[in-house]
Amino acid sequence: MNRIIIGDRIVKTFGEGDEQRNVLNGVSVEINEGEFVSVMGPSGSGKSTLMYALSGIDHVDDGKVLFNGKDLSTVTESELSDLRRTKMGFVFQQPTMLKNLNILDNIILPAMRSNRKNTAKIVAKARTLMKRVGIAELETRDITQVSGGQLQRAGICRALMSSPEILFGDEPTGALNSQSANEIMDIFTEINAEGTAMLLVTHDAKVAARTERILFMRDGQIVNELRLSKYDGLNFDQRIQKVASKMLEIGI
Ligand SMILES: Nc1ncnc2c1ncn2[C@@H]1O[C@H](COP(=O)(O)OP(=O)(O)OP(=O)(O)O)[C@@H](O)[C@H]1O
Repeated sequence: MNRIIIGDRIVKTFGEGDEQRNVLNGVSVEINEGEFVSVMGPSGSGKSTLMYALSGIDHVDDGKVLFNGKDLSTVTESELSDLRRTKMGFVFQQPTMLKNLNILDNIILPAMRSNRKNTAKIVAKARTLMKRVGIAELETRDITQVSGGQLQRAGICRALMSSPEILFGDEPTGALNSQSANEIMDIFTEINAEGTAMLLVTHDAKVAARTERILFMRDGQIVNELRLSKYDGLNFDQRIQKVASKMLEIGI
């Protein structure tokens, strides 16, 4: 199976002098094409920092990150931003959208910035995605006139406009009620089933239980990993139980 991302002994340090500390302590991790992976761990254990390092948002201080075989430390800023724009999608806890644009315009904005000539195609793609995630009727709404779950769906559409190879989610369901969170996870599961790899940072065992590999972090290291194959025949409650017992076992 092809690796999309290889993180090799990544070290990330913040602060200076006496205040300096390693937030990532030589983390090695591989993400395969089409894999559905989550990262769990206590607050401050380095989950988001790892996600930013693997996606090239942040530079690493030691070790390296390869994306499709390319060492991210050797590419220029503009190549890096092209890579992020075309191969990666990002969904955050609260989607950042522009207040003066409606939902559709917010979704198409990044695609329009890089390809103004294809407006009709871009709008058609956005509409297909909006229909798919259940917000087709909201395209002319202001971003303040939709619910948190609907706004997150719009954020997902925006992230999928470039048909990324991997979607990164930093607590993508963290601000949602459990029903909306479930619906967003249904959408992620479908997108993943169609081949997009997924790396989600989460505190929620129910979210992690939907993924197929869970990385557990503590103090800037991956201290354990749990595989939940769909072929194990476990039902959802049993999957959650497995995640919860693992958390208990490693004390996080
Ligand atoms: N830009 C930064 N400058 C200084 N310290 C930082 C910076 N970003 C993160 N940190 C510190 O690095 C540590 C790990 O942060 P990170 O956000 O990766 O943790 P996390 O596991 O995602 O936590 P949470 O679950 O609370 O979001 C924390 O102690 C945080 O304060």
